Amino acid sequence: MQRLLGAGPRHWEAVGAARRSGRAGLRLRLLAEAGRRKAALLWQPVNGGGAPPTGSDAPEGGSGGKGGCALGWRRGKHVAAAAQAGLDAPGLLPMVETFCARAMRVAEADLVQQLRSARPAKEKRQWVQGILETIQRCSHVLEVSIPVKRDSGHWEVIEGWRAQHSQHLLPCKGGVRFSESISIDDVKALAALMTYKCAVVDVPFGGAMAGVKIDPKKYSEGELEKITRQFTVEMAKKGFIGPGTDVAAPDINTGEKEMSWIADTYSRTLGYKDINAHACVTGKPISQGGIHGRVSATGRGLLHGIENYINNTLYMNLVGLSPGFPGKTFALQGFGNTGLHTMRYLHRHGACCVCVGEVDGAIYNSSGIHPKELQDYKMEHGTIVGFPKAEPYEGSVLEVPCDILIPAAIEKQLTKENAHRVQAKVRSAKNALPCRRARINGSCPRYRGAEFGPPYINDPV
Ligand SMILES: NC(=O)C1=CN([C@@H]2O[C@H](COP(=O)(O)OP(=O)(O)OC[C@H]3O[C@@H](n4cnc5c(N)ncnc54)[C@H](O)[C@@H]3O)[C@@H](O)[C@H]2O)C=CC1
Ligand SMILES: O=C(O)CCC(=O)C(=O)O
Repeated sequence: MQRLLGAGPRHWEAVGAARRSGRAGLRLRLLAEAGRRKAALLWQPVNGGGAPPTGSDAPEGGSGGKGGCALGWRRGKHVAAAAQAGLDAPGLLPMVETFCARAMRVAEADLVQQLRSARPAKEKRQWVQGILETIQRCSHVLEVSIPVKRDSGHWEVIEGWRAQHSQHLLPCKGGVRFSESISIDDVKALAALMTYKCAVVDVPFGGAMAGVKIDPKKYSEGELEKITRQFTVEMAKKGFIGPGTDVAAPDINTGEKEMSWIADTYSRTLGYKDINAHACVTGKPISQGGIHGRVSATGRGLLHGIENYINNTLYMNLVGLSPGFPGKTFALQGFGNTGLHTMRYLHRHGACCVCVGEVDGAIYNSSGIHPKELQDYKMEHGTIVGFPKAEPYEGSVLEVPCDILIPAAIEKQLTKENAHRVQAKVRSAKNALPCRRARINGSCPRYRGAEFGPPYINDPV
């Protein structure tokens, strides 16, 4: 486990070494504090959102000043780097790092002040900076190549990763995503976000994430089982899964079935002597020790996240809406596990879903789309396209006129190119970091509504 040790009075380094509980405890508090401040930043109604302190506003002697930063972060650095590489936006990891560094920059001076220690101010600052530096990095990343014999007889080698961003509290916690577009950097970024999400709500876990680079639609169930089980064995061999160390969960393209394969594999191998072996995953079927309500928990989390704002008269006045769900319209991007259950909960509370967008098309009905009817249709046809009680919608679901927008698919959907076209007054996302570059330089001036409910607040962890 990574511990923080003082390397002499002048600086701090992150090294694997013996535990110093006082400092580990401090790191945890700082982590939580940094996370809360980051949340506070993101929670500002974006129209009134302030830019991060720069130059003379930056904490004295801290990480500010002329765009310079003790944490090695420069405002706009990643945007420039992406542009240089010919990309229209930075990747998820640089974005997460940028947001994180920005939050830390804002928090640093206060954290130094709060540090109860008789040490000289300079030393305290170095201590805080060292801890913040540590928080930014992923502690451990496992990269595996999984050879799989396809049903056709040919062999394929599949890439997979598990990142443990922080082990300041164990177990680490985070999902397993199957996606053709996932990369090691995405996995690291999502693991970091898991740490922050847990810290913000004081859930005692470190953050983790796994990605397997496949499009599951191109594999048979037998092939997927082989891949999942083999990936689990590789994680088990290296300490990247276990009830007390690292607990996996569903994410995009994974669910109860994959979790039960993982739990079963773990309990038959490394965990065979452990009565709690099945606790190496959450989100498993009830018959395997899962809990009631987990499947819909992500959607429920979103509901409660939105509730905090939609029922608040002050916030609703700010965006020109009346408080309460009844009569509100919403649009949903992504009709998977999260999208479906969010839609169900909001519908039950009296809101009306007017548009649903998926990878293969969107549908619209100004009088409302019923979640159960759409779920049944998707079960039968494997798509929402062609749903008879709605019209096909050619535009972007993110830009549909409505009161609440719910991006519940993948990251980086709201960008500086489309933010100004978003018509919803309230946006509450489940996907981690749904915004792309639009907000990377501060608030999102082009988005006219209010940005409520950062994803981690809505999480069911
Ligand atoms: N399942 C869970 O327990 C949790 C999920 N999340 C997050 O919620 C989000 C959704 O995850 P799940 O619902 O679990 O995945 P899922 O795989 O059940 O559903 C995702 C849906 O989004 C659709 N989709 C993907 N890209 C899209 C695009 N560009 N436009 C429109 N639709 C698109 C997919 O076709 C799929 O139907 C992810 O960002 C995930 O990280 C977060 C915490 C827990
Ligand atoms: O429940 C978990 O551990 C994973 C949750 C998750 O995937 C997320 O918050 O993005």
